[in-house]
Amino acid sequence: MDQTPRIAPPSPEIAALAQERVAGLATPPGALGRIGEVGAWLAAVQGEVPPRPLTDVRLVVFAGDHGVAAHGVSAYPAAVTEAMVRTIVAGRAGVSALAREHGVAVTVLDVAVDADLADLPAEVTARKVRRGSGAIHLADALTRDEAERSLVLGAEVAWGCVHDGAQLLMTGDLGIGNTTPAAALVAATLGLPADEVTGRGTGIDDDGWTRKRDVIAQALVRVEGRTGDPVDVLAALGSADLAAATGFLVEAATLRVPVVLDGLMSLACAVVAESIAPGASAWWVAGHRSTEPAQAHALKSLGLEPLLDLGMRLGEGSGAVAALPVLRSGIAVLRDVALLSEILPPS
Ligand SMILES: Cc1cc2ncn([C@H]3O[C@H](COP(=O)(O)O)[C@@H](O)[C@H]3O)c2cc1C
Ligand SMILES: O=C(O)c1cccnc1
Repeated sequence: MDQTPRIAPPSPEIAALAQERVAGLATPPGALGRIGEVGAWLAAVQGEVPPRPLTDVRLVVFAGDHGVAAHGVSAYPAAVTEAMVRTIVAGRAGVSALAREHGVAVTVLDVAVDADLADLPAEVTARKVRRGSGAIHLADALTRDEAERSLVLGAEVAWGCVHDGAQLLMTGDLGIGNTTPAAALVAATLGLPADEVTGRGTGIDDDGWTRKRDVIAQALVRVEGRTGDPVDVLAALGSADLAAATGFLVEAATLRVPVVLDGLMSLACAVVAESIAPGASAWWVAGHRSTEPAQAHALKSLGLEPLLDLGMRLGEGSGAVAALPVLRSGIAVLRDVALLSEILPPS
């Protein structure tokens, strides 16, 4: 998957009709705020006013380990990745509870976990690209071939969801250390220094933050001059799981299916996906604002304003799932609220 032609936006005609309906509802103009806006966006992406209720929503959690985890960039050891994959499979992770509450089907995909998960169902394990991705400050995370295979894998997963009936997709992440390559991807793609993208991740202290900043800075120096090609950037500074999530986002937009983005990893993949497939971001909505500074930079560069700002920094797709009731509310108002013209006597 190299440069894709510009992705066409959702139907401008349907968007205009939907905005007209929102403006005509039995409310003061603009009184529904973002709820009215997302309702109109969902109508445009579905190509129908009013939009249909969302009954098939799917989250794919892309899991992998990261070589940088051995270099003091996370508050937790790498063994947590495998444990959390198993916890998602068991339906007991943070995102599992939210997803059950809001009717979202969750799949966790072992793209590059550094453990043998062969006892888990094949839908989790069958597509593994490698065990762990390289430590980005010392060497490329992936070969070019692995990056391309990961992109294709993510695209195939999106295609499978859509052809199985998914109306709305979400991306999530799992992998100790993954906020480091994600921040590096944002820095390289947007031309930002390490200081501005380094966050606290799972909750590192000041020394940990400095180490993480230095790892990101060293990685950026290592790949200087190679940031023009997004696939090369994924190979150099990303990981197999982040590349797969990127392929997923590109394919969803190509198939004209909307995606709710999550926190830092989701947004880092989104900025890379937008450079692979310009225009794709018109098919995405940002679920929430993470506490990670790189996520804020990525949101700004894509012109996305998150639906929620709850101080969340979990990942796993949790902030995307948490935003689903807002999206469903947008659909409900377009479907069920009377028009002002229906309730007022003709003047
Ligand atoms: C118990 C636990 C559950 C998680 N679920 C998601 N993450 C999130 O935190 C990690 C990234 O932060 P850092 O780069 O600081 O390691 C990833 O595993 C991400 O999915 C978790 C982290 C932990 C510890
Ligand atoms: O922004 C996120 O999604 C995030 C932040 C910290 C740790 N894990 C995920």
